[in-house]
Amino acid sequence: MSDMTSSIQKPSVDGAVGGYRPPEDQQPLVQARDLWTEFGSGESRFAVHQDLNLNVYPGEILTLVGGSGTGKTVLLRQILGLLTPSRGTVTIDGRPSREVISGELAASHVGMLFQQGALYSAFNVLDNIAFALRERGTLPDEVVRDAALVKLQMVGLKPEHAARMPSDLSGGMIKRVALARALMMDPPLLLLDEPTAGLDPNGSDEFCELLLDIHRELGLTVIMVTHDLDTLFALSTRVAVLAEKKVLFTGAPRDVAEVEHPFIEHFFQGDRGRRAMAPVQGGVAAEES
Ligand SMILES: Nc1ncnc2c1ncn2[C@@H]1O[C@H](COP(=O)(O)OP(=O)(O)OP(=O)(O)O)[C@@H](O)[C@H]1O
Repeated sequence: MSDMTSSIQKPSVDGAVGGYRPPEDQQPLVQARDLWTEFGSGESRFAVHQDLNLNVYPGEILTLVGGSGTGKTVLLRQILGLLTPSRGTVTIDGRPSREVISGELAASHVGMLFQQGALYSAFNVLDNIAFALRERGTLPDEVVRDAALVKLQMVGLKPEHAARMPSDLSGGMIKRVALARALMMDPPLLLLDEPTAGLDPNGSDEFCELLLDIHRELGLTVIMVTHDLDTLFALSTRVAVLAEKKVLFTGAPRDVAEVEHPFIEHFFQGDRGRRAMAPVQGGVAAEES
């Protein structure tokens, strides 16, 4: 067995705060190791990540937070295999993410929910959901349609919504269709970019409940980027803070919220943060035991 494999089995988690301990008996599903990301050339070259390390374990809902431009979206794109790091590796189940995603079964390894939904405007709801399975071309259309209908109902939509066009959907429905499409190939890993952006408070709460139900039902691993503290506390089992070009702290949401660091104080400890934390402090723990 290589050195790499033995170090995966005993991961070091940089910046762990509070009571968080990495599970000793599990290998990370997603791992970023010694990651450097640089853009530009010559004098305008700049680094977004420098020696960033992150382990994400099966079943977690890990939320990435950080100031604007700290490289959260870039990291999601690297996990998706859409962007190659300047140095270091990003792996899914021990294999480079680019290799995993470039295979024709990419959608069965990782699903992505983009901030605006990113539905195909020329396709109706069912055809949007069915897209990845239909593209494979291995199953009769009827089977593909039935499978897409199952996913439609899994996200709380009704069969009568199947023929609607994206332009006729509410913001909440677009998110649900996009989620169904991301789950079409039953990937074990789901990436969420600002899943509740653009929803009103009720719509946002309902979408969080749906995500929690689906996470529980399917045993998914979720990596999420959000600026919304209510969403963060409702969903996260762990939070990773990107600052100073790396993952500076990880831990349970309320432990991270108490760390003394300028970004964390600004992000968690303003009025917005105190409101969002109130249910957690009142005994409703967001962290899984
Ligand atoms: N393809 C690219 N070429 C050049 N620079 C890029 C590229 N992609 C991202 N960047 C830069 O990398 C930095 C990090 O961008 P990123 O979108 O990951 O930030 P973020 O943490 O998601 O920010 P926000 O919270 O504002 O969305 C930014 O300075 C951005 O301009």
